[in-house]
Amino acid sequence: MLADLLQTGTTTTNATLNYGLWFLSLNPKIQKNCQAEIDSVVARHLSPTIEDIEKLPYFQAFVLETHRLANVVPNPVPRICPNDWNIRGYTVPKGSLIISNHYSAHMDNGHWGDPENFRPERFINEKGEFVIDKRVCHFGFGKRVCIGIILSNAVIPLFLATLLQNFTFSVVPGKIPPTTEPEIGISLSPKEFEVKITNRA
Ligand code: HEM
Repeated sequence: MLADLLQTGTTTTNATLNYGLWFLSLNPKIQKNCQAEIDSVVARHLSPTIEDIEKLPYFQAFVLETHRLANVVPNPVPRICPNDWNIRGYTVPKGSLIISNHYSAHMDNGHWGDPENFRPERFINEKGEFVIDKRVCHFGFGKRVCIGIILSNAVIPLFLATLLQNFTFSVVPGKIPPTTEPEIGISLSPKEFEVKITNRA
């Protein structure tokens, strides 16, 4: 049980944090917006808290956009339908193998318009508030939804906000920017890449 938690929790969190740094280094304007927002809420000598994160709509949008485009778990474990099941006029017979497709929900052109672009603004409304779009289903849904949601929703924003408060991430001069091709495994992660880290002090 502990091994399961460690395995599922670390690979996904590690991949998401790596993708976060990857998107930041490729998108300097987005990074600047996040840093400006964090600086306006959190004093430089203090570490960000969960309460602070809730006051950072643009940064929260950046984190959700990271989850969407990272597609760390594109297709979770398949399930078997235990009974005949009727959904919106379709019958799914008992015994059918069901695989939910998070990737297609996250990359649906009809819904997002420009799914391949990294654009946190898609989760900001006209009042400047952060709005969750339930199409982003990186933790799955239903009875077998990820049990690490609360932990991840705390750790990932806190980790990235603390890094952004102190450092700026950029593509290493003279190096080819990191590829968008993921490393394929049980979950997806970016291929190994280098970033230049500059102290903001
Ligand atoms: C960015 C971070 C994470 C992502 C994207 C993620 C995603 C997912 C997804 C998609 C599922 C499958 C849901 C389904 O079958 O429909 C899942 C299940 C699971 N996750 Fe996570 N997860 C993350 C972090 C964590 C953490 C931090 C832990 C543990 C501390 C964890 C523990 C588990 C476990 C034990 C399951 C199996 C639940 C079950 O089958 O009942 N996950 N996760």
